[in-house]
Amino acid sequence: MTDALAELGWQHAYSGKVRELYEHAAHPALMLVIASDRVSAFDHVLEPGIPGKGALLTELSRWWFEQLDVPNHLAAGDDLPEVPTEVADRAMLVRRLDMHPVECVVRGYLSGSGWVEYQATQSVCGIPLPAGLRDGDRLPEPIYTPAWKAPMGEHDENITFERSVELVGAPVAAALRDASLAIFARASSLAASRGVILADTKFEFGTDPATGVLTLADEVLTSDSSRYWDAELYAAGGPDRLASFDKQIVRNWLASNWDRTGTPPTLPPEIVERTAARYRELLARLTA
Ligand SMILES: N#Cc1c(N)ncnc1-c1cnn(Cc2cccc(F)c2)c1
Repeated sequence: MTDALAELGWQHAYSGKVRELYEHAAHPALMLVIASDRVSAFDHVLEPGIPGKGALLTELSRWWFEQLDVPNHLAAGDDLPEVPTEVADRAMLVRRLDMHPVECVVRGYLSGSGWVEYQATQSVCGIPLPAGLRDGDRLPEPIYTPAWKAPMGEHDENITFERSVELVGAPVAAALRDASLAIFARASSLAASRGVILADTKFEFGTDPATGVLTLADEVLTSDSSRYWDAELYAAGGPDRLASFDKQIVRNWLASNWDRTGTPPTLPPEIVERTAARYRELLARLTA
């Protein structure tokens, strides 16, 4: 695949856990984001990949970009560089932005790093919360809990809004917060109408150097950048109420087959196929 990319002038620029970023010397204002079939859990990239995952999450990002009435980084126009057919269904051609070093996290429910911070401080990112909340509880209203984009391989660090002002300046910090909360409101409402809870998500924004417009970047509202729960399971309150729509099958299997030391075991074919089916189901339910 990389030969086909190189033959078309694409040069590898950056690797994330499950995605790659490419540049093109003849098109400096464009970049290519390619999603792999790799899946990560417990901070490990697992083997094997999940067939179709990259294409399904790319399709979900594209669909959300269409649903959201905000400027985004998808490239459009005539003189676009060719993308190899081998990766086209899991690739996004995007405009190069001046990226802001803030992960714009919005939480409608208390979970993950928010739950960890809440237990220690009864707050998240400096936002005080009611006492007595449990893991997975819905918050009184969605909260903006930014994180500082840590270098590759390190954990992002939850920061206060005031710290984000120091990082990007007051106007941009406020614009990032307002845009993130507005998009989350729209997306969580749409997901709820499909019986899916959008518990939390992470946006990335940049400023378009050609226009100065704040622009939604990266992937958007995928199950890699968001927590999606099944609304019926959540309402039932059982042990699966916080089951990640797509990764719970993998997490449950690892919990019973790995002691969390060393590298995780290879996923058996049945787990791989059931997980692939869950990615397909999530896309089908959200985009129905
Ligand atoms: N999106 C976007 C983007 C843009 N439109 N303009 C400039 N830079 C970026 C950009 C830089 N790092 N990332 C994260 C990232 C994404 C995908 C794969 C990776 F390996 C890493 C995104």
